Parts: sequence; C-alpha cells; structure tokens
Amino acid sequence: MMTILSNSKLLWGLWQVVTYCSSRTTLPLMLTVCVAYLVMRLMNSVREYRKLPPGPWGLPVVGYLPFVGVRHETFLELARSYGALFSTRLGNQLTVVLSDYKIIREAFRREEFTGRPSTPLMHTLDGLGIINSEGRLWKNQRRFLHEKLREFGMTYMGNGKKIMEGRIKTEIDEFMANIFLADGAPIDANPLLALGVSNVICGITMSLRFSTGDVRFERLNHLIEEGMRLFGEIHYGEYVPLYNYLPGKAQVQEKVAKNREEMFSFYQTLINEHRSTLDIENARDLIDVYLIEIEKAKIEGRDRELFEGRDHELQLKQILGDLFSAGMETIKSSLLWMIVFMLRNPDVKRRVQEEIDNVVGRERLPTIEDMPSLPYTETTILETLRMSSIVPLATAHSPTKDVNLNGYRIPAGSQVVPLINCVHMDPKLWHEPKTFNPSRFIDENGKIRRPEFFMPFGVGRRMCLGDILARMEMFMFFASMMHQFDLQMDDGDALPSLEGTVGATIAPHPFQVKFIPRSRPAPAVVCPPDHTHLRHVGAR
Ligand code: HEM
Repeated sequence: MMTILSNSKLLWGLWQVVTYCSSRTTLPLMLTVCVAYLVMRLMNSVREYRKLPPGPWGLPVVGYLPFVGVRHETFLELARSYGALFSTRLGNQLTVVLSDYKIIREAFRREEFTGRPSTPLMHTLDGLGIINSEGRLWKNQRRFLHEKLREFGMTYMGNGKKIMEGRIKTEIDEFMANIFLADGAPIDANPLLALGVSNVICGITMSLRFSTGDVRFERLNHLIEEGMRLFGEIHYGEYVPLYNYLPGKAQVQEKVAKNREEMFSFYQTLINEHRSTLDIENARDLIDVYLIEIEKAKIEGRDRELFEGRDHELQLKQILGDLFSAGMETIKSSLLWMIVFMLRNPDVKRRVQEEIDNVVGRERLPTIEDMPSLPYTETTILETLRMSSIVPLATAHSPTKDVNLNGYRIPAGSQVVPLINCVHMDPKLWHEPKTFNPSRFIDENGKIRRPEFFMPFGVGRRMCLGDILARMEMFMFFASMMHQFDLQMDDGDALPSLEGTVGATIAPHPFQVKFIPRSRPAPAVVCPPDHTHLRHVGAR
C-alpha cells in the first residue's frame, strides 16, 4: 500500500512538471512518465511475486543508491514508511533492513544468517580472517579465538581477569601521565586514547607496545585512515561493479591494495620475529598461538586441512588486521563519546564522581573489582553506548540459503542489516530516548538491568567477539579518568556536537577538552608505568 501511495505521489509530481513544460516537450515527457510508472508497477509485481519485504525500488541499475545519504539515517526514514522489515535494492544488492529487536534476534540466532555478502571488497579480503569469513572457516576460527582470547584475559573469571587488568592499567597509567603533562590546558584526547587502546589489543595479539610519537604507530593509523577515505571513494563500486571502471577508480583500488600489502608486510615482520624465538610450550601472544597451531598441524599431518586449506600465514595476518581494526576504533570512539556526554551532562558527571569517591576513595584508582559496586558509573557507559550506537548497522549478514522471516522471503546472498540506532532510540522501548539518563538501566532493587533491546555489540551467532574486553577497558579508562580529572570546556568554546562523523564507527567531531586534576592525584599516576611484560617496538 505504501509503495502504491508513494508511486502515485511520484506520478503526480512528475505530472505537475509536465504541465509546466512547453507543448513541444509535453508528449515525450508524458511518455517517459508513463514508462517509469509502468516499470515501477512491474517491479512491485515482481516483489510481491517473490514475497520480498516491502520497500522502495528506486531506479533501474542503481536502485535506491542515489537517494541514500548517511546510510543509517536514510534507513531510519525508510523504516518509518515501510515498517520494521523492509527491503530495497542498492545497485545489484538486495538489502533487507531489520529495525524490530525481536526480528533481529530471531534472524541472527539462526545458522542461515551467519553468511557475509559477496561484494568486491569481500573478494579483496578473500573470505579470510574472522569478520569476513563464512562457513566452516568462520565457525572454527570463532571457536578457536574465543578459547584463546579467554586464556589471554578476555574473561571476567579467575586469573585471566587479573592479566587483562594489568595490561589495561599499564596503558591507563601512561594515558594519565600524558594528560597531567597538559596541565589543564585544552587538548584533543583522541590520539592519547588511540595509543592506549591500540596498545591493549596489540599487546594481546602481537606483544607489541607503541610509545608516544612512535613512527610505526603513526604510519599504521595513517594507513587505516587513508583506507577508510579511499574506500569511501569507491564505495558505490560495492553495489554497481561497473562504477569501478570509471576513470581514476582503478588507481584508487590499486592504492587500497598497496596499503593492505604494507600493513601485511608489517605483520609479516612480526610473525618472522616470533617464529625465530618461538617456544612451543609457552605462547606469549596470539601470533605464537597461531604459529604453534600451524606447527602442530604439520606434525600431525593435517596442515592441508588447517584453515580449510587456506594460506596459513595469510589467514593469521588477516586475523591480526581484523582484531586491530575491530578492537581499536570502537573503544576509542566510545570513550570519546563518554567525554562528550559528561561535558553535556554535568549533573551525571558529578554523580559518577561522587559514586567513585564514595566507593574507591581518593587514595587509589578504580579497579575491575570495583565494577559491581559502581552501578551508576557502569550505566553511564551503557547509556553512552545506547545513545551513540557507534556501529549503527553492525556488519552486514547474508543468508546462506533462501529463508523465511516474518512471512517474507529473504533470498540467499542478499544483505541483511540490523538498524541498531533505531532500536536504541525507539520511544516505544525507551522512555524519552533522547534524554541522557543512565538510571534507566537500574532496576527498582538498584541492580543493573540490560533489556534485550539493548544491543550495542550486536546479537546472535556473529555477535561481537570482544565485548568482554571492551567492557573492561571502557570501565577502567572511564572510571580512572573521572576519578582523577574534572572535564571542562575552554571558556567560550561550544559544547561538542552530538552529530558524529561517519567512518568505520560513528565518532564525535574533533573537540578539545580541559582535564582539570581533581583534589588529590593518586600516586600511581605519576610513577613511571611498568611495561616490563611487553616489548617496545619502533620507539623513536
Ligand atoms: C565498544 C566497543 C565495541 C563495539 C560497540 C562492538 C560492536 C560490534 C558489532 C555491532 C559487531 C557486529 C556483529 C554482527 O555482525 O552482527 C562486532 C563484531 C565483531 N567485533 Fe566488536 N565491538 C566492540 C569492540 C570490540 C573489540 C575490543 C574487539 C576485539 C577483540 C572486537 C572484535 C569483534 C569481532 C572479531 C567481530 C566479528 C565477529 C564475527 O564476525 O563473528 N570488538 N562488534
């Protein structure tokens, strides 16, 4: 019905144009309008015949692509018109958008929805790694990584938690020491957070720790940022492959491939270093774990089956790349949003500081053990994740075979995306969703409650693999920052906007903030950080 209505509106609009045109152009224009209308009706009949979810078709070849601005915002508008399950064609990709949390949960718990769409970028990545792999390779790698990352401390249980806490604390000490150097002057916290957060994930995966001003770190970041920009330039080619043949696009693709090669050669150097000092009984990090697995498979004569017969080192390099990209930008952007929300909500900021002061005192920094006793601090983090929805469309899924969802047919190979920002801002689910209110996550007994429609890490079988690390890291950085500093804007500066910059995540626009030391800095902060368990690589 919606589709017919919007088609009629379109027809009426076009008719208005026709009537304003001169008599010489009226006939061809009328013909064009009629043909366009018939094509749309035909497409709708095809859609009904194929039992696809409703939605706008757009134009031949490019589909709805030319009308898509910021993807998650356009999808939000379309969801208002077409409902919680709609479909549209973006170039050659049928895209199905889910914005009802029950439908999202129902779909993503099913095995058939664990595929990834086949696009030119996916072909470049060749189905390797964890984020873009599918089938048995993905399943085995997910199980393997889950188990191994727990051993390296991605767990709330036992000794692992202590190991991870130690790693994060090392980075917090350095972060704090650098902030104290600014002496309350306004600074951009982005590069300091990027360094700390990168060091945590690089420590786990490669025993690598960058120092401030490290040229290798700057180069890696440059490659990632440039990769994002270049990908934006050829983004249309993901949907309309012919686009990649336009002048200049081949050079962009070459540059993307060259940057990837440079990153891979960086990882290769580290892998070679690790191999030359490998102790099969004592894995230092994830590279060692993979090298040991490869060695074991050779000894047991199953190396041809390992990683489904894919190149072993290529798979390892893609894993390192996946974990770095998934584990860095997400946590950094979330921490930046926490700063933004504290600047915009001074009452919440004061309440967080009071809670930390009451529970932790002024003599030491907060630890993971304090987490259960700091519910308001934790729910402030949850509320930030809800309102910022930094990964609003998660990562596209693709059914591995035709499936039925809510009475509609979702064809194999289509792109299926959850509209997380829509769920997180739905007034039917959240009271006054635009108000920043951490207390909404606290129940009448003072306990934290995470409703099933809160899904910043996605849901189902492909849900985020690093949520435990993310929660620990965000808690420790945020709680320590609030314990040690008062966050303030410089006089006359406007508050940072809630509009984000859309890239790999939705990050706040760049802003400067003053970190004013609170009454009594804890002594640990001014001590030189303990890095003895990590190797320094590339320090100037
Ligand atoms: C605030 C921090 C983070 C947020 C909000 C976040 C969110 C997400 C989301 C929405 C997905 C997609 C789920 C889907 O495909 O349906 C995802 C996937 C993933 N995340 Fe995270 N993430 C965060 C931190 C991390 C960290 C620290 C790591 C690294 C250890 C990580 C590793 C991954 C991986 C490997 C996947 C792909 C899983 C798969 O395809 O099976 N994430 N994350």
